[in-house]
Amino acid sequence: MKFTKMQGAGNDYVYVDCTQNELKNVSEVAVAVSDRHFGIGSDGLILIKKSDKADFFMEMYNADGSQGSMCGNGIRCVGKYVYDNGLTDKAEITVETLSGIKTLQLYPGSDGKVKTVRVNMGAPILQPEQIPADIHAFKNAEILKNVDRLVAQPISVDGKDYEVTCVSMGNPHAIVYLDKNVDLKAFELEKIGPMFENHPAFPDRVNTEFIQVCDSENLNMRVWERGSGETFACGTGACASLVATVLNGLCNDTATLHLLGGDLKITWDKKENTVYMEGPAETVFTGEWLLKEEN
Ligand SMILES: N[C@H](CCC[C@H](N)C(=O)O)C(=O)O
Repeated sequence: MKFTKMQGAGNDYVYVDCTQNELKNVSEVAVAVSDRHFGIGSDGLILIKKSDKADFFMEMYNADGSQGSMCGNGIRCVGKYVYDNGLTDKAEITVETLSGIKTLQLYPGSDGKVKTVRVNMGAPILQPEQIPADIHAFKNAEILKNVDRLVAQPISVDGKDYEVTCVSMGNPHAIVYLDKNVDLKAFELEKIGPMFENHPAFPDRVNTEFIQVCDSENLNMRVWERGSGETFACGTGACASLVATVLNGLCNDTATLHLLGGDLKITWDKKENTVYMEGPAETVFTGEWLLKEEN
């Protein structure tokens, strides 16, 4: 199996071109390649496939083999992959995902290879019926007049009360705010992250973003991803966090999210009700993975 290891803001996946060949036992392969000691080392596996509705189809798997429906950093790398490898010569492409078709604007550098990608991530999902059933308390009635819903509810994690704002970008995110005086780098994400991920309030598990508001245009973020643990960045998480923070009245419609692996610029165009994400996409290396013989 020929593969390309790519990363976007440090969120790294193994990419396989499946436009001509089919890959079997994909979940098992995802677990094996993702292992940072016995495998290639990644946050998961992404297959690039043909689509009859869009230019390409993206299929993503977390490091534990579970399938995700959307991946923001991944879709930028898919854009770079198909352009750099000559699968398209268009600078604007559409990519079908399990949560709809996204449009990507590819920006090549002077070497003709894609450097950054801007993605129309679609509308954030705020309706309660589309998020976990038992998180149904709403706050800030003023905001509710202008947008569909803001969902926030205190939940108790590890004996402490937190308030989460839930936004879906085609996959579920719980956004938690931390005080400015918390040392985000020293924050015990490995301990607290799995408790959010597996909290009974989220029967399908959840991606959790821990946000510190620096000012109205800058947010710091660490993320614990469902199925992959801590990652250096999460594109859908950055979009969900921007939307949540706008709804909570704490930042502008455009802000830069500072993540462990780099920055993502996110805009919520409220007129269109569309979220745009812009950020880097890089190739790390290519190689061949020896698939286990099937018995
Ligand atoms: N890292 C990805 C999101 C993966 C989400 C996945 N962990 C899930 O199960 O929803 C991103 O850049 O958007």
